[in-house]
Amino acid sequence: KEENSPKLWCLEDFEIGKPLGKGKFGRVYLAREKKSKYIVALKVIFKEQLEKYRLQHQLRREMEIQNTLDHSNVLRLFGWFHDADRIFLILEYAHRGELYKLLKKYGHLPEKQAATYIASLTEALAYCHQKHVIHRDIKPENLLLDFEGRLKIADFGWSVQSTSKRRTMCGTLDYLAPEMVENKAHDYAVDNWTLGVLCFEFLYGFPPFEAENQTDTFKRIIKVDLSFPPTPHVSVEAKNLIVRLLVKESSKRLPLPKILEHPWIIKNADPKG
Ligand SMILES: COc1ccc(C(=O)Nc2ccccc2)cc1NC(=O)CCSCc1cnc2[nH]ccc2c1
Repeated sequence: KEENSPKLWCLEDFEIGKPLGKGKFGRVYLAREKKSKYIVALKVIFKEQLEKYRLQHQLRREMEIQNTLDHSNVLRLFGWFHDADRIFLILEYAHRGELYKLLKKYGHLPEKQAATYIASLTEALAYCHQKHVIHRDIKPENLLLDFEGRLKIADFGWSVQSTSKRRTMCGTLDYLAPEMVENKAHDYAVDNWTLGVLCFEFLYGFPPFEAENQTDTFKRIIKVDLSFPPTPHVSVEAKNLIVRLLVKESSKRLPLPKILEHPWIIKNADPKG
């Protein structure tokens, strides 16, 4: 075979391990490629599920997007293959699992840790934006940690090639920017808003517009009803960064490069990511 042709994988190339989680379209398993002994995550997607939700094109477009992304803070898609009724995605395995679980366990993160994750996220998003990819669905569940504790943006289930497409509302509104919950045209700046939400949640342990139900969350987001609980462990600089990201007017949100120059990031983020 020619050297640079992507290898055609098949299920027999892998030993399947424990389930890592289940998504809407199937499950994710720990797996090991037999020859190289390389550990991966194998995501199984049932074709009939895909057809039922008419997401074949979305998945295909996503595979194209994923193929062009190569950044240390973006979870890699190494390849994919299919059999009669399933599609298999060969994904990078993040050994330390979901950032979400770490947050639940510790309640909130120390400023240095939070700043390091925000800096990594900002770099990953700047990279995706220059590739014309808006993630739009960054929330702690979609953030994973590799064996060195480095952050990986993991789920691209809803990424689009920068067309402001309606997205079916699923799960929590907490991370959505006003223009998205108002269903207006949105652009890259939605990810800047989400960074502000995540920074708040890393430092306080809950998202800024949390409410009893979706309607109240919706109202709080639209109003940008932001208030900081009185606590000694969050610096003024951190609050300053959050306030400059959670801005209703999307063009006035702190741009990604400016986030990396913010005093709180400069002072607290670990450059090794
Ligand atoms: C680049 O990533 C992805 C790319 C594409 C898709 C996807 O499903 N696309 C889709 C599906 C159907 C219709 C349309 C689009 C999903 C992901 N990512 C994940 O599913 C997150 C877990 S990545 C696995 C993984 C790794 N490491 C871990 N450590 C602990 C748990 C764990 C879990």
